[in-house]
Amino acid sequence: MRLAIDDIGVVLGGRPVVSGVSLAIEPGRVVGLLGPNGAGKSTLMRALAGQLPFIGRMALGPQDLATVGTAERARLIAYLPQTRTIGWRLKVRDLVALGRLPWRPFGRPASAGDRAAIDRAMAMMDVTALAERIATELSGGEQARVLAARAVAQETPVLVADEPASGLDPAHQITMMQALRRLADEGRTVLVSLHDLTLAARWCDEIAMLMDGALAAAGPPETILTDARLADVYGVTAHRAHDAGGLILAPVDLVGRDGRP
Ligand SMILES: Nc1ncnc2c1ncn2[C@@H]1O[C@H](COP(=O)(O)OP(=O)(O)OP(=O)(O)O)[C@@H](O)[C@H]1O
Repeated sequence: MRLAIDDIGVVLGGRPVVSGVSLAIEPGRVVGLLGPNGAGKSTLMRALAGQLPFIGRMALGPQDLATVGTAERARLIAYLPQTRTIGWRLKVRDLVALGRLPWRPFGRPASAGDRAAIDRAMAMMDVTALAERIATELSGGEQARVLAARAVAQETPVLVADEPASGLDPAHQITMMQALRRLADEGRTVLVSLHDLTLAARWCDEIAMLMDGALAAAGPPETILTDARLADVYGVTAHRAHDAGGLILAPVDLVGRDGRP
């Protein structure tokens, strides 16, 4: 489903934290939400997930999200928050199974379809081997993957993931991006915030660059992640290379220290 974010504004603590952001994401696309700390990425995502009041309009296909109730929203949008807190001493499989709750009436046992979705989500996030472990006893990165599996198990048309790769080892960062890519290839709409420029450049179809709560630029990675923009938005210089998989971008210094760019 096409996600249309139109002229969105969010005020927090009396301050406009996001203002005038418009963005459209087509099904099948992975859009990377980038920008410095405090740019408003999480705020925009939380508004999208129905956790913050906003002005403007958000629509999923023909549906205005303002008119969608909590239960229906959970069947449309899965949201993976930046803060990875597991509150309950549940087994990993039982925690991932919570992702199926929007789809089944309270108290009804998991169906074969639910179990297949749970198995698939755990495999995609490489947590199958952890299924019987207590989730709160896992490492930080393992817990992050379990929470991501819960969001994937929700099988919503839209996935909103706030820094899902942070804290993951290199292999699991790639696993995570492959999973997002696969979900998009299946027709889902994916919005993912990232700080890793190479992951963003290689795995996202488009980059939306936020700065001070506003959209500074949006478009294909190659046109957005220019030296000038990285200097302007992040204040960094970056080493740039290409291979068959696309662009490789490694931040190397703060702008000015070596006289570049
Ligand atoms: N409850 C709040 N009250 C007031 N200001 C807030 C509140 N929550 C967040 N902010 C401010 O909103 C701005 C945007 O925060 P947000 O978490 O959306 O940034 P971000 O782009 O996700 O950053 P990061 O990369 O660090 O995760 C920040 O300046 C932050 O201080």
